[in-house]
Order: sequence, then structure tokens, then C-alpha cells
Amino acid sequence: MNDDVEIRTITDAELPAWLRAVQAGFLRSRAAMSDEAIAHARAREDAQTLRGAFDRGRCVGTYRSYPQELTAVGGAAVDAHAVTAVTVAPTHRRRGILGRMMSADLAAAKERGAVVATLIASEHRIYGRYGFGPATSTTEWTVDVPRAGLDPRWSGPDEAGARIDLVDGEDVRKLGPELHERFRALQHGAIDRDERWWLRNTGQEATPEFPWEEPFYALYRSPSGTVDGLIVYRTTHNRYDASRLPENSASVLGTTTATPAAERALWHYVCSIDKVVSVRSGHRAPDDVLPDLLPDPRAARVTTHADWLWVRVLDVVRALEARTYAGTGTLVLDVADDAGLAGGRYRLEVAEGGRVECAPTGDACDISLGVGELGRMWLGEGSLARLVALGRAAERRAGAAALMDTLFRTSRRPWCPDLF
Ligand SMILES: CC(=O)SCCNC(=O)CCNC(=O)[C@H](O)C(C)(C)COP(=O)(O)OP(=O)(O)OC[C@H]1O[C@@H](n2cnc3c(N)ncnc32)[C@H](O)[C@@H]1OP(=O)(O)O
Repeated sequence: MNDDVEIRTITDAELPAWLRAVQAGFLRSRAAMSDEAIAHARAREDAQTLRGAFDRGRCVGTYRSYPQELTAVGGAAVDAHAVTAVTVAPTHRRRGILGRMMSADLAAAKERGAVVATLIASEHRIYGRYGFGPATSTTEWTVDVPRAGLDPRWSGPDEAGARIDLVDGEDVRKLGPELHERFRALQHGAIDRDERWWLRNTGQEATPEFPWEEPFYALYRSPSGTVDGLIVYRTTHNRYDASRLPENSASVLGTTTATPAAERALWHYVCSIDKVVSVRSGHRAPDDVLPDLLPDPRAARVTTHADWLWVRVLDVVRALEARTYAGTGTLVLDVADDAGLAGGRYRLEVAEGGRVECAPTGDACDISLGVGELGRMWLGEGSLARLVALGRAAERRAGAAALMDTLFRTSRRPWCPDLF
């Protein structure tokens, strides 16, 4: 039955069926894709990046992948392969269609020279089998503003001469990209944003089915006038009722900052808007400074904590040489990869001055682990000691697990602010 299903790049004429299949896969009505929404999508999608599974001409599976830049520990931009829009029709599930789409695509990504593949998983149990490991986490807080204890007389940034201004979407399209470039060079786990990202996230691609409500954009400028931060948020506006306390809330859609002063000031700003009694932080790094900026950190309650970006190492040598390490030492890693894309034994040597060399080796192994566990470790999020305790990695030389943790861990946690 599975053999009847053909997997291939879609044609331009198949785009409407492909888009409707994505909608259905994510439990949204197929009717949500009107002709207007399809015309919009046609202008922005490149059918060449879209794969479909077809059963007698019917689109029963979707898969999109494209080149992406991912910041490694230390700031280098790594050639990544982003995977998204993965669906199989409920009528065709558990027959191996995703497995076929995934293995063909990962092999092609490896062939074109991608270092890692990335995705954000809708469910935890899907992607481990393909060698992906959860490599960053996300946390969302809800701040009870009155309890937070911030000084209500706060009137702006603590850097003398810095300022915060409300701007519009056009300013954001002009100034945002450069700010994001500075931010992502500082944040391992961050990814690039193309022009389309800025258009979509400032309401330029809205359709009647996917309407846009203009948010607030607050821009932070340093004393010298450099744009160092941006916070985007929406507020609720409840009808005025003098007999009740205000109940308005703010929901942060995104924050991009290139300096700690901008980060502090923008959080302080959004938690100090009169009448706003609760602030949802949006998806943040688990070690975001937000709670500890508040006089009472318990006013920030964790409302979401989950895995976020998953990484699948395709080229162990380039992945390990692309990042920096917190120390010096030599490790021989035995990497298991059922798909045969990245498995083998590798010697990683980190020398004084940060010189890193990685190469295949026949030396005795120090640590054995699966390629998914390597993905979990690569951005600094994982703990080898924990993986050993879980039975997901093994230490073959005493002290090797502690050395790997010392080398791989980072002082700030990895974070990817974007959903793709
Ligand atoms: C990056 C992204 O786009 S995330 C979005 C993922 N898509 C969705 O969540 C949409 C709804 N779900 C779906 O469309 C489908 O269930 C998919 C795409 C997740 C899986 O497609 P299928 O063709 O059914 O997967 P396939 O048959 O190749 O399964 C391969 C293996 O994964 C397992 N598997 C697949 N999906 C799941 C799941 N959701 N939970 C647990 N196991 C799963 C299968 O049981 C199978 O295991 P086996 O090899 O041991 O038998």
C-alpha cells in the first residue's frame, strides 16, 4: 500500500493541494485556504523547497526544508538545514511515509554539505528516531505586576541618555534586521531571519483568514543612538469600570536585545505600563533575567517550559569544529547513527588558545553516545552526566563524562527565539 505512494518535489500546480494538506495535518480546516490565501502563499513559496507524498495524485504528505543559519556556541553561523510543515494525512499515517520523506531529505541535506538539521517538534516522540535531539528549551512566565514590586515612579532606562520610543511596523522592517544580526551573533541557538520573516511579523502578509492586529513596538536606543533593543507586545483593553480594579494584560510577542542594559530596560518598561496587571513574557530562554529583575521574583510564575529547537548532527567534524569550548582537553567520542549519516569514532582535541581539531580516529573510545544525544549536547544544553544516568550515553574512561560537561556547557543557555 505504501509503495503506491510517491514522494517527490511538488509542481507549482500542486501548491494549493499541498497547502490544504498542511492545514489538515495541523487540524485546521482545509477551507481556511481560500483562493486569496493561496495566491498570497504562491507569491512567497518556492515549490522547489516543498516535498509531497502523493497517492493516486492526491497529496497525503507534506514536508518543507530549506537552508538556515544557526549560531553555534561562540558565535559562528553554521550551515543548517531547517525542516518544517511535516504532515501525513490522518488517512495515511503509520505506514512509514514520514520515515521515507525524512530519510530522503536528510541524505540530500548531507549531500549538499549541511552541518546539522533543525526543527521544532510538535510532539516529543516523533523525531528522536531520526537522530534529532532536543537542543534548546523555552520558558514562558506570567508576571503578576502588582506583586513584582517594581518602583511605579520608573520613568525610563537606567543608562543616562538612552531612550525607549514606540515605533511602527515600517520602522521595525527598517531597523529590526540589523538588530537581529547583532543579537544572533551573541546568542547560540539563534537562527537567521529573511526579509519574509520581517514582512510576515509586521502584518504585511495578512489575509482575511489570517488577520493581523497591529502590536506595540518599543525600540530601545543607547545614549549614542544605536538601536540596541526591541520589544513587541499586545495588550488587552477592558471596558472601563470604576467599581473594579483594572484587569488589562500585556503579551510579549518577542524581544530582541543586543546589550544587557537594553534587555533590563525593556522588561522594566513592559512591566511598568499603567493599568497592565499581568505580563506574559512569551517564549524565552530558561535562564532569562526577567524573574530576577523583579524585586519579588516569585511574581513571575512559569506558565510554560518545554523543549524547543531540535538538532540533528549531519557532519560531526564540522559541527564540533564550529563551536568554542570552556576549557582544554581531548575526548574520543563513539557516535552511533542508525541512518548511517554521521556515525563513527571521532577525536576532539581542544588546545590552549581555543584551537579545536576534530577528525575520525581508531583510538580507544572515551564516551559512546547516539547522534541525538550529541545534538542535545552540541549547543551546551545537555549534561553528559545526566545522559549517562539515563542510560543514553556511556563513559568508557573514568573522568571523560565530567570533561565533556566542562568543555561543552555554556555559562548562558542556548536559545532560539523563533518558531519555524
Ligand atoms: C517539524 C514539524 O513540522 S513538526 C509537525 C509534525 N506534524 C504533526 O504533528 C502533524 C500531525 N501528525 C502527522 O501528520 C503524522 O503523525 C506525522 C507526520 C507526525 C508522522 O507521520 P507517519 O507517516 O505516520 O510516520 P511514520 O509512519 O513514518 O512513522 C515512523 C515512526 O514514528 C512513529 N511516530 C510517528 N508519529 C508519531 C507520534 N506522533 N508519536 C509517536 N510516534 C510516532 C511511528 O509509530 C513509527 O514508528 P515505528 O517505526 O516504530 O513503527
